[in-house]
Amino acid sequence: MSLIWEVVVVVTIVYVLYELLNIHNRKKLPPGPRGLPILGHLHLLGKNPHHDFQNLAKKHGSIMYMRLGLVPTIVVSSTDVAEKILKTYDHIFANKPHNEAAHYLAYGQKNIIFAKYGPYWRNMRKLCTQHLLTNQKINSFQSLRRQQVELMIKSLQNEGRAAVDLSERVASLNANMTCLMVFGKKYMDEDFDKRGFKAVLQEVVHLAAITNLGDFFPFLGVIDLQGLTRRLKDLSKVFDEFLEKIINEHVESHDENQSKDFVDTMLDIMQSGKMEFQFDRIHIKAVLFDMIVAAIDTSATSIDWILTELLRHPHVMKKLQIELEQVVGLERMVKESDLENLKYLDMVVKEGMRLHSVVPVTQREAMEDCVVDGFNIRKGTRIMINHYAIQRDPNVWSDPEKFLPERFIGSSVDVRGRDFQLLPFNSGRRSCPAIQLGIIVVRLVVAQLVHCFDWELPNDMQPCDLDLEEHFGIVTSKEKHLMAIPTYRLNEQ
Ligand code: HEM
Repeated sequence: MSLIWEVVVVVTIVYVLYELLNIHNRKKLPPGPRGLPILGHLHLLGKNPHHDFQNLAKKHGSIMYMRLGLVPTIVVSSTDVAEKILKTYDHIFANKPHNEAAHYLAYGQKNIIFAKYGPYWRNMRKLCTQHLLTNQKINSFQSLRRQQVELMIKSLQNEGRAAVDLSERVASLNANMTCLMVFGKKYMDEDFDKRGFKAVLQEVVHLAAITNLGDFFPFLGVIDLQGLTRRLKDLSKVFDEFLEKIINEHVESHDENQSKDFVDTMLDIMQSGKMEFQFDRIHIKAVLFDMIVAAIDTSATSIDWILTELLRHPHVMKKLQIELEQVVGLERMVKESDLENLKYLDMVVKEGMRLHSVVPVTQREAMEDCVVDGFNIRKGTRIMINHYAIQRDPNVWSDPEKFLPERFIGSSVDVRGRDFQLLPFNSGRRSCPAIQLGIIVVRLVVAQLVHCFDWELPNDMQPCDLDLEEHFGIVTSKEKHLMAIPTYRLNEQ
């Protein structure tokens, strides 16, 4: 019998046993679409699963049962149910599901993002919030951010009247700011394997985003039908060598008087031996993995979407420029200290993040049986919170598909995790520990680009022609890069 038939027979036997064992558990499940044997509902998901979940929820409800392969899944699409999962029962749903990619790339899910809920995750998260992402530490990198943003503005000024790839510029600015903060230096392509820094990072993001059959049929991970495990193992080796090299460089050039990047800070903690839990090189590397993966794409992609909406809505761009002229003036660039006075900017950023959550679906796993809205959720069930659907829910937002920053006038709704209708950083124990940093970077870069330049679309393109097609991944970015022509607008200094 060929391998493929052996697999089919094994899968069928497991499926039949699974269904028999689960009959009594289905009694009080939430409603959901009809599934297929074995595949469950996997066939209903296309290249943008957040859209598919949204459409299915319109028919089956805001708490919906699906089975993705062998994994029982609850899809949440309303503010009320999201609040129950992320606040009322946060202690039950604080686990992250098994993730094949993170297993190989992040030292057996030893990173914070994918760590199982428990003492290990708690210690690692505390390390992050108490030593790396404190307000004081974030402020200590303020001049670094200013220098890098100024360098980008200068390089755009030198472009003349040419269209620039704004997505690329913002991505590279954010990569530089993150590398300087985390490693103390920018990493160039030649610094990382023969493929180059950017290419390796892109592969990490790409492989982490591919639908891995091992996540839905756990025993298939071992067989590696898609060849992903091999690629993940190869990549993790390259990444590990890179991180080892960085740590070694830091150990060799340790200078007490130099300002401390994240690697220095973690090495100090490791060497002090003062941690109440085991903290060695593996843990440093796992945190570094998170810092790179979580920081580089999220902020840059949020900025990209917001700039796209501004170019699609020239009157909003103009209104923002007027605010910047009034608060900052045309004689100088924006400083971080200006940000709190830019109220319209705050609304523009919130509205951009509402329409384009860069993590449109977040995942949890039930650690115990639980009843939510009268429905049974069994231990081990995967929970998918569809922030995309919630942030466009017509029951909560008027004209939900429109980009209207003014909707936030007189509203206290914020993005920091208190308001369940708007959670670009998620909420609860597993919410983003870097909200403050993320918001500063997004506001600063958007404000600076809008303040320093007038922007025009190339090739007589009309604002309404700018496409909003998405590329779903661990971060959901624009399918096509944003191209625009800058004209410097500040008075010469
Ligand atoms: C605009 C920028 C950012 C956005 C929109 C964002 C969004 C998010 C979201 C939605 C989550 C929760 C994911 C989940 O529930 O599965 C998350 C978690 C996380 N983020 Fe961010 N993030 C941003 C910036 C950053 C930065 C700059 C860092 C680090 C320097 C960071 C580090 C993390 C970490 C470590 C977690 C995992 C938390 C845990 O599981 O306990 N993020 N982020």
